[in-house]
Amino acid sequence: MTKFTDHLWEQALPIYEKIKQHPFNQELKEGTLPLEKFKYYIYQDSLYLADFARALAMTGTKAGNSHELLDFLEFAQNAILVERALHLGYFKEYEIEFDSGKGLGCFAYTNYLLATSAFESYEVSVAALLPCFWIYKKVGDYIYADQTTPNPYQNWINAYAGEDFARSVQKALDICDQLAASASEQTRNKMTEAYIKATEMEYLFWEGAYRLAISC
Ligand SMILES: Cc1ncc(CN)c(N)n1
Repeated sequence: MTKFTDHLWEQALPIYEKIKQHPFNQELKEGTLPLEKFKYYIYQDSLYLADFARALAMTGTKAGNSHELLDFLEFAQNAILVERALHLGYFKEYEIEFDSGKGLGCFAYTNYLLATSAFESYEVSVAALLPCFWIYKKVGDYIYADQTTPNPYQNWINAYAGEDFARSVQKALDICDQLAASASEQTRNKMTEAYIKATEMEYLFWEGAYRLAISC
């Protein structure tokens, strides 16, 4: 039987293809991404992860059982302890010292996730958060499989193509499928909309980093 997440994947596939082909990810794969762009991305991502963790924890409070509450609290903890540890290594190694605050791509995405987790149902919040897991896993695997080595961005690639991250992604997918199985058609439509919107925001985040900020 086709899973709900298969349907989500199909719906947002054209955006994923654009994400894969985006010069940020192509150059990261080749190891030719200018360091300044990677540094700016890492700075923006550190701001993103702080709010992503809040959105995860807030979504967890809506879970219908304590297993899923714990899953979301663990996701939030990983965003802060594991993903930000990766960032802190880069902050030190590359002496990242931006203080410009969130660019528009990061601002729009974090505000979308925070607003959704605050005001939407558990089902819709989970669908909105799913691309943060799944798209990164797919991009990580894609780059890992075809990367130029040695690659200066190897730690980043290994983190998102790694098994620990894969386990979290699978958990998030399973929760989303379970919720969709007992949701109304109207809720499933809202879940699809949220998943597509968040995938678009993933694209914009890379675009903003590559352009060193989208501004007016
Ligand atoms: C923008 C963004 N989206 C997703 C991830 C992976 N949690 C991330 N680090 N940054």
